[in-house]
Amino acid sequence: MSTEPGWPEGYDRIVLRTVDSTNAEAARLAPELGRPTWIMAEEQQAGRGRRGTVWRMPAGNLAASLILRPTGTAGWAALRSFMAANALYETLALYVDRTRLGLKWPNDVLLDGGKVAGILLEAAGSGGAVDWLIVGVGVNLAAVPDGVTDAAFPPICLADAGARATPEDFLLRLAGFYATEESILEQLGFQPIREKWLRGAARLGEEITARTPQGETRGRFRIIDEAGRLVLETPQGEVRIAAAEVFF
Ligand SMILES: O=C(O)CCCC[C@@H]1SC[C@@H]2NC(=O)N[C@@H]21
Repeated sequence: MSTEPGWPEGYDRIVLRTVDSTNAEAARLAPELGRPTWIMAEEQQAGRGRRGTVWRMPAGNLAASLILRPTGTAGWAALRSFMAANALYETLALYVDRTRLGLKWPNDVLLDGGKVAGILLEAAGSGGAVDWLIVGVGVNLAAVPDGVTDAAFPPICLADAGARATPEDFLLRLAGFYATEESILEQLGFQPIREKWLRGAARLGEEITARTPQGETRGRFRIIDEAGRLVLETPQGEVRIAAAEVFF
């Protein structure tokens, strides 16, 4: 049990020197854990990104995964990506002015228009129920990873934006903000979380493009709905999108 001042009550923490992927380690440990647990590693050798990509982590960046046993449906569990994004936004706002931050649907955090943090949700369960959920977060704190060629949202790190944070300090604050999001979901549901996410959203009300394997949809980013879907106003009418890559 972690007793560090500021660490949220009811959450445990494991700090590893090195690991393949904190998400993979979280999946291995999940069956044994009785409480929500953050797993952080100083070095991650085979970090996983969304859509099967590799997540590179130079020394001094944060790699951490939270293991949860959420109640409810898989769709309800998946709302944690917005909660993690909100918690990342609040944590980053302790270091840089929040006007420099933006949330990109569904779960990237931008700083000065570049990607500073990513979220990878992985779950296991059967019959529509979720046994455990892993919320993996990677934050470029100290350095920009090599070899990332995302021209639309090039990686950026907090240090290059003029702010310093150690992974330990950042996680302490992130875990606190995340625990607050869980309390809000439990007591008030998704609505306040959605409103908060929308306050930080990049390009709300503007034209954006959502790319899926079926093609591209361009429209005005109106809102995210009660299930976290992206709502675009297009010349053909309103379109709700459950999964896509977004471009500005
Ligand atoms: O592609 C993305 O944007 C998501 C990146 C998520 C990376 C983090 S680092 C900690 C955790 N462990 C992993 O293997 N991936 C996530």
